[in-house]
Amino acid sequence: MNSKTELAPAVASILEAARERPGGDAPVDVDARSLPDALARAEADGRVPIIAEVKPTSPTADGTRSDDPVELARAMVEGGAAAISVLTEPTHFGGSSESLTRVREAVSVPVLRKDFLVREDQLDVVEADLALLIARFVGDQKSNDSRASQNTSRSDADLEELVVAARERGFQALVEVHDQEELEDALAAGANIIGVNNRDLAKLEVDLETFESVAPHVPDDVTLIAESGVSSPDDVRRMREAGADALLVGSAIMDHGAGDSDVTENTRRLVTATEEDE
Ligand SMILES: O=P(O)(O)OC[C@@H](O)[C@@H](O)c1c[nH]c2ccccc12
Repeated sequence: MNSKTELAPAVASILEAARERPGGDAPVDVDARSLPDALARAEADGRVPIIAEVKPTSPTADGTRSDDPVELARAMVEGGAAAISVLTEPTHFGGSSESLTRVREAVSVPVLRKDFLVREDQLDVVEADLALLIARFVGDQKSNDSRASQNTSRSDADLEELVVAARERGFQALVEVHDQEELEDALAAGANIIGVNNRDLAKLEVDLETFESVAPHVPDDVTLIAESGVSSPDDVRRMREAGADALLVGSAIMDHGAGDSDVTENTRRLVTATEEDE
């Protein structure tokens, strides 16, 4: 773990569950749809590049949406989403690998697998165009984890190993960071698509200043994504001004509290938040 601060109990339990989850039997071989190309297509048509997230629930959501993930993803694409993110974490986010496979068959935009991956074989559970790797959850755990030292075949990989393993399988790797130290780790691991998570995994609180403070340190050739806490067109403009090439948005589009909220409209509202509207 890179950071000195403790994780929120919900996050510690997510991570514990993730480490117990099995991997796949053999390496997958993905023919990935390019995220940078999809973002460029959105820009070319005047759409703000939004990666809309199918997230049935989360530890911070007000409720659960049980709509068909395929219908949700189609509605997001209809609203102009440049790409889709699908949670595959089952115990805390209501996700599944099957949902991701079905969504990827149903839409033509790139699909991100949103999960808490700590070992290489966990990449082999399901094909996706991108795999999320969270810098904070991978790294120097081998040295301080007794389970890992007892059974080296199941020990956690470090970030660079996972980035390489993801690319070998054809995935694009989206490396998530929360501060400048993690950004340095992501760059050292060779990441070229980086997400800055505005949600602090220690406190589960969101602060859009997180993106604003990390973004200036990101090299220009990196595809930079602002993640979490974007709920209004103003938030979209704020993140774009701070340098976001794309925004990853879940809760504001899923609108968990209002079960039948219109996902297409929720997406369109953010996709059309261009600077000229101000
Ligand atoms: O619902 P929000 O605040 O729009 O956030 C979406 C996404 O950034 C968030 O779901 C997320 C960011 N990193 C994660 C890692 C695991 C699970 C979920 C996440």
